[in-house]
Amino acid sequence: MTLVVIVGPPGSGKTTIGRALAESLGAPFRDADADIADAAGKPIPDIFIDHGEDHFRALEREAVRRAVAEHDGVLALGGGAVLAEATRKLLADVTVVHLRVGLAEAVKRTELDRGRPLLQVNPRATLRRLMDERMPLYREVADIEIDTTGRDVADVTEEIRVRLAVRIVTVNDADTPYQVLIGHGTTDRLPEFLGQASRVAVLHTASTVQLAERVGALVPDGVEATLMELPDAEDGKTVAVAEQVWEALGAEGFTRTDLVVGVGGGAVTDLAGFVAACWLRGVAVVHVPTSLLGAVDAAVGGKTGVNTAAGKNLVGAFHPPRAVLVDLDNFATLPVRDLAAGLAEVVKAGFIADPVILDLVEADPEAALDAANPVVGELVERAIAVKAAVVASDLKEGGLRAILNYGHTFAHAVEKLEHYRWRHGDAVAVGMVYAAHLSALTGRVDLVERTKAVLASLGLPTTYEAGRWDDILKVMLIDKKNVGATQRFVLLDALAEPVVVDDVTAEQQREAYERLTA
Ligand SMILES: NC(=O)c1ccc[n+]([C@@H]2O[C@H](COP(=O)([O-])OP(=O)(O)OC[C@H]3O[C@@H](n4cnc5c(N)ncnc54)[C@H](O)[C@@H]3O)[C@@H](O)[C@H]2O)c1
Ligand SMILES: O=C(O)C(=O)C[C@@H](O)[C@H](O)[C@H](O)COP(=O)(O)O
Repeated sequence: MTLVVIVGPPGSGKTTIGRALAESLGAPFRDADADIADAAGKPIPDIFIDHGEDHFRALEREAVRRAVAEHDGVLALGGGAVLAEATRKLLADVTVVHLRVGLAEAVKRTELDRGRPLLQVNPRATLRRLMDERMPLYREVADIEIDTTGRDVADVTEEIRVRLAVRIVTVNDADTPYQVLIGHGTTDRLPEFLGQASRVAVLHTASTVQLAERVGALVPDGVEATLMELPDAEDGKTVAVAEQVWEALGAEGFTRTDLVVGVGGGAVTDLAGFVAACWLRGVAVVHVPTSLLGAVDAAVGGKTGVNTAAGKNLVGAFHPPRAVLVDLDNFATLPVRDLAAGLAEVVKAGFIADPVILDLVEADPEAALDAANPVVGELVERAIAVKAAVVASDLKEGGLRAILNYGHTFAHAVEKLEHYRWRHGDAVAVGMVYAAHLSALTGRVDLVERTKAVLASLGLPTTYEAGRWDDILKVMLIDKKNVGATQRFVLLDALAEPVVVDDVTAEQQREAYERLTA
């Protein structure tokens, strides 16, 4: 257990909810106000009467300092503790939950409590003033904000538990390592990653506009958020769209310290990353992936780019994000076909590095296709861990990173031939079956049936149209992994043992295609 600090105005339920949270986490509870009263040997109203508020605040600063240093569990602070700058600084490195409450309910909850010295006279007006004054300070220190109005203790406690369960994968692939936060409600963590931005451009599509509006509302006063809607899916991944966004950034006076935020699937985060990589030769980008595929793959690792007439992702830049906020709640509206497409990249991570992923999907494919099922969180975390480990050692694809392209040589050809109307994950599924055939045909491992079975269990395609070999080969000949005229393929020597090979013959390539179409 690590320390969780609860802050909020009078009547927000800090002590009651703090106690319930501690109990549900099996952790000790501590109340800074109780510490102060114990140390002074008198109740808090008496400290106010005998010595005044300034004296109380000095005792409070010391009590909070001591509790933060000593306590391992849940700690509730008095409503005014955040007034002290020293306390706010102390809380910067601690998980802080801010409990909000509406004014009317706060008045009702506090009216019978005589232990609140500041609320003895005209409690409604006083509460309103305290709430207005302190709200920015609560927000400054909080990692999680929860509205308690009209809710019971059990309900609020459960939400805090879920939102505390954020898993963090650190990606060491840039000059500045960055974090991928995975959990429920991680979108709300955006304010931690604004840096010195005074302008934030929130790029999204029609499917993610509501979330983009929420993201825009998260920025504090003094920071201006502008929403920019992109065409959906691959239609948004073009130089023309990137240029429109650059024009808009120019019109907004977007400077080097400002921030681009990509709120959407992989197409949005690829475009947002590319726009950010080029604007003023590089401004920060934070990704809020809303598709499973975006979360486990596109948003992590720093590859950004657009499609051109020459092919898929052939123009782009390596531009690692400042942070990635994977909010599992954001998948709730994702159509199941898109969830399945994301699972194709998860399954890829299983074949190249983490076979537990395959075991989990094979054990219960329906659970994997249910965004609300906890197994999705585990699959997401495992797939991201695979990607993070690979890109940490080879950001610019000098060697090892090519393994993340397993199945993609054929997949990118399919996407181009299908004019980008296929889902990327569907193409990757077919591409993995092709790669499995090639692995078997070149005397390596034969995982063809397992590959087909696990993909089919998720409703993903495992075959492709016959009679298109010449077109496919033409596209595969300009794959990014090729070295001059030498084609390179990612194959498997064994499960979780990927290898990059450059001696696959033309006959083997064609035969794998014939088997795929059979
Ligand atoms: N940069 C990388 O390393 C990397 C890795 C993998 C994939 N990619 C790229 O990512 C793209 C594929 O990503 P994708 O599968 O997310 O496709 P996508 O971005 O096109 O999203 C798929 C569909 O889901 C919709 N959508 C997204 N989130 C939604 C939500 N929460 N609710 C409802 N609808 C939602 C989108 O509007 C779209 O119609 C491809 O362009 C691929 O090349 C990049
Ligand atoms: O991050 C990588 O590296 C990958 O290869 C991940 C792929 O799953 C992803 O589809 C990526 O967009 C492909 O990159 P590309 O360089 O082949 O366009």
